Amino acid sequence: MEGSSSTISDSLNVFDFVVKQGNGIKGLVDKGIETLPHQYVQPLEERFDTSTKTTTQSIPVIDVANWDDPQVAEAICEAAIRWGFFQIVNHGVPMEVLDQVKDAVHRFFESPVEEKAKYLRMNSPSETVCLNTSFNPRVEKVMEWKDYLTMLYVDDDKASAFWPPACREEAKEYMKRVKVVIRRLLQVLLKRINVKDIAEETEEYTLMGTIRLNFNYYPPCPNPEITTAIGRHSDASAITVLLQDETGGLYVRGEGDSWICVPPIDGALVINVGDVLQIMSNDLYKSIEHRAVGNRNKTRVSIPIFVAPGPDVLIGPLPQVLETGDKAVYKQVMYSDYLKCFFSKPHDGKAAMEFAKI
Ligand SMILES: O=C(O)CCC(=O)C(=O)O
Ligand SMILES: [Fe+2]
Repeated sequence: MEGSSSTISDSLNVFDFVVKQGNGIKGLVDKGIETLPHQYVQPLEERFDTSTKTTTQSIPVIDVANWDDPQVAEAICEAAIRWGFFQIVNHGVPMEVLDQVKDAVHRFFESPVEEKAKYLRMNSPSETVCLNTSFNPRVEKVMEWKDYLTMLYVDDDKASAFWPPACREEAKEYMKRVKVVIRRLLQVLLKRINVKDIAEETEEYTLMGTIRLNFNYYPPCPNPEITTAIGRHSDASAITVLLQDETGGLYVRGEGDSWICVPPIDGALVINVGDVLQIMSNDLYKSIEHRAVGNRNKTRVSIPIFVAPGPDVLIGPLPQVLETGDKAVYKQVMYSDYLKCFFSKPHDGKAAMEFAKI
């Protein structure tokens, strides 16, 4: 500890230290900070009291050991329609691969600052890899208690060339294994809306043209009840596959202003529908708001893979969905424009979807 916490945050320009110099929240915590800097204090209406706002409901846990079983497909589609979120077990990604990629997140973030600084936007060897903090600090009034490394997956060669050595082999292996699961999930979800085959090149680009792997690192937080680890948002993806560690902290919106805990299950993957699949299915599948709270005592890591269209894909309700005569709720928008809108504001629930509404 270097003196009292108020001295530390008063004497530091927190924004410069955390964002511009790239020390992240990890850097603040390593300095022994004990109270939350004002930059992280959420307004009253955004604070999340887990003791009063949560329900006893839970999202489905689906055993996918037999993908070809029609009941498995039915359970997946029903969960995507009703909850927008579910967990899968027996998905085929080996436990060692899951454990190793979680360890790799710690290894990267716990490596020397000079090593990590190589991946700050101004230094990164490739614009596909970037070390960041909060969500988008340059547009946020209040920052989120999170550091993250984002890695666009183009192919194995680019991953080998640009991803950080501290984590790249584990990240590549995890990506390889999860891609099989992603294809399965999309096949099942698309079949229900009469899209027969995503193996075809163009349709693969339509839904899997951008695959992004994030390493979320949430250091211990002095006052988790007045800040947020990640604010209310839905994902700008088609689907997201999330691996979380054993700490817990993820909540999904239930009815009204209630929130449902997504408990960590060893070996499970959390799957959620993103905005793109809600748009393409014309509101059949739901991209549900979610948020994460920090932990006072320990670091939490989570690893989302965002599966999304290629940047120049036009997203809108699919013709197969409108064949039934339903009226389109969304117009066609270019995916890169959707993303621009998503990243131009702080996390704000489902506000970005207004951009695509008719
Ligand atoms: O950390 C979590 O549990 C959620 C992360 C998340 O929602 C995201 O990165 O979009
Ligand atoms: Fe998310």
